[in-house]
Amino acid sequence: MPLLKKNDEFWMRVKQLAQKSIKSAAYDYFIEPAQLLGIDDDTANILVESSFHKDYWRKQSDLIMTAGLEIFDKPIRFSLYAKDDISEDELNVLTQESSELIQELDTFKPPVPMMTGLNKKYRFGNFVQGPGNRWTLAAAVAVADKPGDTYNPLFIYGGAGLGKTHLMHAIGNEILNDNPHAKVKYVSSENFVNDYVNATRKNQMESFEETYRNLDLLLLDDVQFFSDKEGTKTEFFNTFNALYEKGAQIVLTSDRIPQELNNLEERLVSRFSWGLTTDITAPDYETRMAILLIKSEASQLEFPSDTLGYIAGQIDSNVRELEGALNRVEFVAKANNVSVVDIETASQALRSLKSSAAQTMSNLTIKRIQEEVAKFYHISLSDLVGPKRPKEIAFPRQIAMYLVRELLGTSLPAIGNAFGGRDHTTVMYAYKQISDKMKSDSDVQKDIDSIKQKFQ
Ligand SMILES: Nc1ncnc2c1ncn2[C@@H]1O[C@H](COP(=O)(O)OP(=O)(O)OP(=O)(O)O)[C@@H](O)[C@H]1O
Repeated sequence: MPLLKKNDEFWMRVKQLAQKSIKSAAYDYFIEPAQLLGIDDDTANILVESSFHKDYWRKQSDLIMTAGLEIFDKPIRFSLYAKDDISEDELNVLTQESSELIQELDTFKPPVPMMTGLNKKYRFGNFVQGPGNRWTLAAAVAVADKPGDTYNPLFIYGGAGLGKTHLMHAIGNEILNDNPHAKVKYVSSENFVNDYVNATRKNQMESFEETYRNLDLLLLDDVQFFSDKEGTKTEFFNTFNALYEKGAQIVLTSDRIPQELNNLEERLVSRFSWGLTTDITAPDYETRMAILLIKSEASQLEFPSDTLGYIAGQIDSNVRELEGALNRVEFVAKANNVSVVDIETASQALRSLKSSAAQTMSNLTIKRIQEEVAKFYHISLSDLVGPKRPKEIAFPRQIAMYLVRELLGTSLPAIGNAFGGRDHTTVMYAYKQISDKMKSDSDVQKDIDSIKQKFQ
């Protein structure tokens, strides 16, 4: 059997073994999204979602060993690479090495997969239903079942961290599951705009249109951040019409109802209401408990239900924050060598989170944050709050806005005022940009940590 097929067989076997031995929530979260980059010198190179996933995978050597012995008749070692700490160059080298290996050993070439932008970990199966999301979940499942038919477009709105993006990806994953040839693309509004701007700059509008107008499913996230430049708005309008007319499914998300999207033209906004507009609200206590139960199953620690109940009682409005609280508790428990996490440990972990925030808050002002950020990036305070927009200034400005929001909890309009009278949507955009970058770019995380240290 050619080696490529054996690699596939090996990877399938790893997953089969995992499915038997690991609970389904942990399987969906840790195992399913991982990718085998290739097998080089008896070592399987595996790409996982984050360093956190790496910790989990490290304990799965039995799976790799058993599958290696079964398929290759020899033990296979493994190296783990996390998406959040591997550079694009390293990934290219690893992928290239694997593809060189493939070319050497096998003439079969897999089709180049379309860049769907989907994250496989977001599925309907690991989305917890509750009163705040029941109807939206039902609509999303209906759309995935009959794309382009039932609700088109589907417009999902709601507050931060409530699962809008999760459901979007789940629709895409489900449709691809049913039809692997479906042309699916998930894109943030910002990236849609970037793609368009790059295409016009490089004279590649044909290929841009080819990509976007031939889709079967377009998932466009955070339309409130859509640029209000005429060219991009018109392009979006035309893309929307082209897709709608050919019966392709469109799903959009936003933090507000379509009628409040002042950045978009009315003719486009009115099209959004041709389909279904549906909201997600904050999860109730039972839903938060169920979410914590699923997420904690992926941990090696034991979380009794009264501990989960305690955490669910502390964070009530944002699932992302709920996950963050659970991670924090897990971190503190591990640091204290605790294996069964009791309420005392959880409250210690969350108390220190709150008290350090309170401590910081009592000494800190917006001005102080602005000064430290300006100093850190070697720019002047007046540039930081002024109108200039080059990247060397705009990026520190976004960092400063993020820190003010994060550390002082100042309202968006008040932050806008403190940064030269900017609109609250600019602040919201900056906050989102930096939160996203922190997940994907460890340099941004390091910058933030270094600046925060100045306040301690
Ligand atoms: N009902 C749920 N069940 C399981 N996980 C959930 C649920 N709701 C949210 N989450 C998780 O919470 C995190 C944040 O969700 P998501 O990114 O989808 O939020 P969002 O509404 O798109 O937020 P934003 O508007 O800030 O982008 C994700 O890890 C997601 O998996």
